[in-house]
Amino acid sequence: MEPILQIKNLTKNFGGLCAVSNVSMQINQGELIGLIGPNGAGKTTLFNLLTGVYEPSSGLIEFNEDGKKIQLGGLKPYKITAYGIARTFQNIRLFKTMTVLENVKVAMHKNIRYGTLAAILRLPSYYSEEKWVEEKACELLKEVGLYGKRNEQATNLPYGEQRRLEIARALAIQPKILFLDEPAAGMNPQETAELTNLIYRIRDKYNLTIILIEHDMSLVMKICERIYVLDYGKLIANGNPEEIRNNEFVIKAYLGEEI
Ligand SMILES: Nc1ncnc2c1ncn2[C@@H]1O[C@H](COP(=O)(O)OP(=O)(O)OP(=O)(O)O)[C@@H](O)[C@H]1O
Repeated sequence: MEPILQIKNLTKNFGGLCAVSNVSMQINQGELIGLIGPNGAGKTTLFNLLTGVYEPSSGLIEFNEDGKKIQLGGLKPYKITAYGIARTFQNIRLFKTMTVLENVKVAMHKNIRYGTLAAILRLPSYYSEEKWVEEKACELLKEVGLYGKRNEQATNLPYGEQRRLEIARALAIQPKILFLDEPAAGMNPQETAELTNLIYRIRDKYNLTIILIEHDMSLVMKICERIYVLDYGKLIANGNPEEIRNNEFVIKAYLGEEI
C-alpha cells in the first residue's frame, strides 16, 4: 500500500541555520509514529512545515488522498487542514474566554454546511446544522472525558485537561492525520496514562494516522510503533522502539540522558 504521507528531502533554512536538513520520511496509514530528538533538533519546525506554518526551503511533502497525490509544501494552514490534517500545539492554543464546549464547536466550522444567509436569517437548515454541531461536539468531549466540564471556561481547566481539549478540537475537523506536539508536557503520571489510552482509542475509532513529538521517553517507547530521530535538523535513525533504544547514533545524540 502507498504511504499516506511521503516527505522527500525536506529542508528549512532560517538564515544561516538549517533547522530541517534533507529529511525524508514515509508514514503509512494508521501508524502511530514518534518524532524525537534533543532540544533544538528541528521537531517543531518539521511539524510547522507539514502543517503549513512555514514554507519549505526545498523538498516535497506528498499527501495521499485516496490514491490522489497532493503536494502540501507551501500550502496555507487552512488548506492543509481542509485535507484532514490536524495538529495540536506545544503551547496550548485554546480560546480563553470561551467555554469548553464552545472551543470544540468553533473548531468544527469546517464541517458546517449551512450558508451565511441561512445563519443570518436563522433558517431551519441553520438550526438543524447547529444541533448537529452541538451533538458532535458533545460526543467528542465525551471521547476525551471532558463532557462534564463542557460549560466551564477553558482556561479554568487543569493543564492536562486543556491538552485533552486541544485533542478534541483537532478531532473536530475529522482528520485523517493528527500531529500531536508534546501531548504529555506538564502532565502527571496518572494524566499521562489516561492520555496513552486516549491516543490508542482515537486512533482505532477514527482510523487515524498519528505522529507525535514527545520528550517523555517512556510514553514514546510504549505507544509508538515506529520512531524517527532528529538531531541538528538531520534524521539520524528510524525504527521500532527496541531498535531506537539500541541505536548508537541515538545513544550518542542523547548522551547522558535516559532513552
Ligand atoms: N522562526 C525561526 N527563526 C529562526 N530560527 C528558528 C525558528 N524556529 C526554529 N528555529 C531554530 O531552529 C532550530 C530547531 O528548532 P525547533 O523548535 O524546531 O526544535 P525542536 O526539536 O522542536 O526543539 P524543542 O524540543 O526544544 O522544542 C533551533 O535552533 C531553533 O532556534
